[in-house]
Amino acid sequence: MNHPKNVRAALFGATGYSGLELMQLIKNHPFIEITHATSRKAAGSCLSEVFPTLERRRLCAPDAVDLASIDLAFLCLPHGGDPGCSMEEAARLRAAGVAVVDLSGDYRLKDLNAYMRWYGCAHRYPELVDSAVYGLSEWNRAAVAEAALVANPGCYPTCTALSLWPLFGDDLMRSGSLVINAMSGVSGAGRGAKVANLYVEVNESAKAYNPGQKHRHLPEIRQTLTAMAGHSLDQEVVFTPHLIPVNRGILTTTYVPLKQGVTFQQCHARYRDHYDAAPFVHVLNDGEQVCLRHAVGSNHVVISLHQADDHGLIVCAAMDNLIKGAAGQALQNANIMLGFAETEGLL
Ligand SMILES: NC(=O)C1=CN([C@@H]2O[C@H](COP(=O)(O)OP(=O)(O)OC[C@H]3O[C@@H](n4cnc5c(N)ncnc54)[C@H](OP(=O)(O)O)[C@@H]3O)[C@@H](O)[C@H]2O)C=CC1
Ligand SMILES: CC(=O)N[C@@H](CCC(=O)OP(=O)(O)O)C(=O)O
Repeated sequence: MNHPKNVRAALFGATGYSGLELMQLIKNHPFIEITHATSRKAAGSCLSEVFPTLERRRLCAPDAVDLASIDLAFLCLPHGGDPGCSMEEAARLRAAGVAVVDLSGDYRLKDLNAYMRWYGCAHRYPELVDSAVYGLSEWNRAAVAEAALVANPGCYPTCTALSLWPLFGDDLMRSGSLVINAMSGVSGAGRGAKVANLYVEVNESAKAYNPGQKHRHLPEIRQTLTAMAGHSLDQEVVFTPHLIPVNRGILTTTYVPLKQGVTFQQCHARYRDHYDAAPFVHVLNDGEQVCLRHAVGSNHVVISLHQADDHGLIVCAAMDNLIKGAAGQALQNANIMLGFAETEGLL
């Protein structure tokens, strides 16, 4: 999709964490203008009434967006089949010919039975799911450039998949378990606070949740790693997210079983080569350890590698869940769809 350099875009869900982040990023974008920003609850109010330091832009109801006047829509909405959620809104927008970047999980899983199992409802638009392009920008750039509907990846799957992708090229892994432990800041759960995400519950504490095989990002991680491998996975995936008392940021630590004779230096060189030209993925030097602070506030993923034992590697990766894990990658994908520099508005 190639456009003249003034793109009119609507942002659905402007009062949520990822919507707010995207509004801020696009303010610095030279060629994309947000002409409509939606909220159901705050329609008619100004954004500055919801977030006092923001502009006095008026929010509108989702059905008040003039679809004929926009080229692109960002959906920063909840997933699921309820009216106003991403599944329906994406279908309505595509029927009107509007290109869509959906930040929810509604168009990520190609297996509709898996969608039903993990998201708790039947998908009503199988043909749209079929045509949706999974927007892990670095990995799927060519397909994103041709897409009319991009399914922006989940935050944990983005960090996990980018931190493991280089290992698939050279057949470095042996069969066994990929053990992924992840930590997330509380903004990952969105603005609709559940009791478990209240300050008093989270502060000065940390906990694992949905451990092992129970988180809905597991099928998405498996789907992406399988596609990266080009065949069914030789490894089991064990995924345990943890909630930690920070506002934002994701840190994943993955144990990778290596084939006999594969050395740490070989893996490190492989990662360095693989991400040499990637503007948003960085591989630290041997001996350096990544931390959240390296990536939070940016669209970057920062990776450090560590020898686990004679048979395994530990891959650590840090990222901002609201930027590379949501709004930043959405803008990166929009740039690719529109033929702009991938980094526009993101550096
Ligand atoms: N937070 C994160 O780190 C990440 C989030 N995502 C995904 O991005 C999407 C948005 O997440 P996030 O910004 O955290 O969510 P929030 O809960 O912070 O915001 C959701 C937004 O959607 C609107 N909304 C809520 N419920 C409905 C509904 N039933 N119908 C229509 N609009 C609704 C809300 O405003 P109003 O109710 O006024 O309309 C609000 O603007 C979700 O699908 C999430 O899973 C993806 C990766 C990371
Ligand atoms: C800390 C926290 O609660 N994180 C969320 C991350 C979900 C997310 O934002 O991803 P989707 O886009 O796939 O919904 C969770 O574990 O459900």
